[in-house]
Amino acid sequence: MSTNITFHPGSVDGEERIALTGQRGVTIWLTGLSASGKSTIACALEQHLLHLHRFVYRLDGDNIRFGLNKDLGFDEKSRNENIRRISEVSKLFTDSSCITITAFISPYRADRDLARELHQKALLPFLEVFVDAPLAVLEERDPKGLYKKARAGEIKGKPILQGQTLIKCPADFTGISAPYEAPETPEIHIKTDETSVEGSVRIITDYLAKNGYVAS
Ligand SMILES: Nc1ncnc2c1ncn2[C@@H]1O[C@H](COP(=O)(O)OS(=O)(=O)O)[C@@H](OP(=O)(O)O)[C@H]1O
Ligand SMILES: Nc1ncnc2c1ncn2[C@@H]1O[C@H](COP(=O)(O)OP(=O)(O)O)[C@@H](O)[C@H]1O
Repeated sequence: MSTNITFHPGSVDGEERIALTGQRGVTIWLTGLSASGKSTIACALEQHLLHLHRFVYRLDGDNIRFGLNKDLGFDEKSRNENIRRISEVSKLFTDSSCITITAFISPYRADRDLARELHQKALLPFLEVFVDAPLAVLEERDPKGLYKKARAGEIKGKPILQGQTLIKCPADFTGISAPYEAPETPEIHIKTDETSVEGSVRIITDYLAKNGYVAS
């Protein structure tokens, strides 16, 4: 929408920033169904890397929806916009040399591809991590009782109105009544029904070390 705007480059380029800050930024994009373990792994990974004195920050779907994205719901367009904003925010964090861990369901492949593309265009590393477990396991975990609510029809989608009349209010809980498009070629695929939290942190940090992002 903005016109008459001009991009203003900084006086320090990407490589010089990395040399000066002593750290290369990377976005670690966790995607998966609710209760798959995104937040748990993100917290443990953040703690592990902070204790190694790395500059790290975590962006978590639930938390961001209390602030920056409090105007968004869970219909498809809102989820698209949610992920678009977080793609931009994570790009900025990573550009600042931060190890940026995002934990969003991010159910649509096209949205995650857009996040990757934004980073690639800015020459910033982006790692997609599929946090995966069978739906039956997730429903068993159900740490927030959301699957139970969804099965009971207590989670409603965006109301569709015709004038003042409610036409329908579709349920839209991911994995039950809203889609999740699993990653086809993620950099990392973790099956959390087979891997402990510590094991997941190790898998990610090994990948970071092998690819020259951080020392293990
Ligand atoms: N309808 C519906 N569908 C999915 N999730 C729901 C819904 N309503 C509320 N919640 C809670 O919101 C968290 C997901 O937010 P995200 O921003 O990650 O979602 S998305 O990427 O835009 O799809 C999600 O967090 P996680 O369980 O950590 O994934 C839920 O706590
Ligand atoms: N191997 C595992 N990895 C991650 N979480 C696990 C694992 N095993 C059990 N859990 C539990 O599953 C739940 C995952 O919830 P959460 O991390 O909030 O997932 P998400 O952010 O994907 O919704 C937590 O209660 C966590 O303790």
